[in-house]
Amino acid sequence: MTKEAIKSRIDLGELLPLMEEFYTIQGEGAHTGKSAYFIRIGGCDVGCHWCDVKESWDAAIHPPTEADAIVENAAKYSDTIVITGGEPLMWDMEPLTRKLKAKNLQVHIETSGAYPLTGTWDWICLSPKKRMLPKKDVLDNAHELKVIIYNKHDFEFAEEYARKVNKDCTLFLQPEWSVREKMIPLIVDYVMANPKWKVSLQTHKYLNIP
Ligand SMILES: C[S@@+](CC[C@H](N)C(=O)[O-])C[C@H]1O[C@@H](n2cnc3c(N)ncnc32)[C@H](O)[C@@H]1O
Ligand SMILES: Nc1nc2[nH]cc(C(=O)O)c2c(=O)[nH]1
Ligand code: SF4
Ligand SMILES: [Mg+2]
Repeated sequence: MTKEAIKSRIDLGELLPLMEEFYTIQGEGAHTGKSAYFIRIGGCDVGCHWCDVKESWDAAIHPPTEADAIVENAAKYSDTIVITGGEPLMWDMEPLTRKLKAKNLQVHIETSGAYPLTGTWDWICLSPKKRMLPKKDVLDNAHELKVIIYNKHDFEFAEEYARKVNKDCTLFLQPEWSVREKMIPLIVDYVMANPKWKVSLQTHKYLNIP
């Protein structure tokens, strides 16, 4: 394929910059504890300084991979597929999710919501970021809001986005990993005082799994 052909097939979502795939346990949010196959798509320009997967940011270092091939492989592992990144909504998710749904798989996304919503999803986890705010489409369709708590101001940001998501959206506060010892007590107090929120932890890091 020529460079131009690759670029136009990436634009169509037929090829995606695949960083890694792994079968593990969903560590975070509403589906914590459920086995799932993770597909990590490269590329993100949101720039969270505490991002735990900065190797994902440069899409150019991740090989353009056929959506068909990603789906054929993923279907061998699990009925639940989590698409993450990087920021998966930088790419057209329609072909990948249509092919996953054709195999009767449950298809989940982890997203900052900073790009327009594409694809068909059974579960949308929105983790909004101050540096690039989420789009209305994602706010309207998110099943869970998962706000990362790095400092005290993040509680205000969380409340602002709790007002913006749809009324059925489950609300989670998750400590930023490097400051978890400082923030967990604040999150615990906050959730007891404001019971519409739930605690989410990155349980896979405690379990020493991917
Ligand atoms: C690596 S991101 C990829 C998906 C998408 N870009 C996003 O931010 O939602 C996956 C999840 O990990 C969270 N996350 C990333 N770094 C983290 C950290 N250091 N501590 C806690 N959560 C983190 C993100 O907020 C997001 O919910
Ligand atoms: N086990 C596990 N659960 C996760 N939930 C969201 C993750 C992500 O990086 O998107 C993640 C991850 O990287 N591993
Ligand atoms: S939006 Fe997600 S992948 Fe991008 S920098 Fe932030 S946490 Fe990392
Ligand atoms: Mg992760």
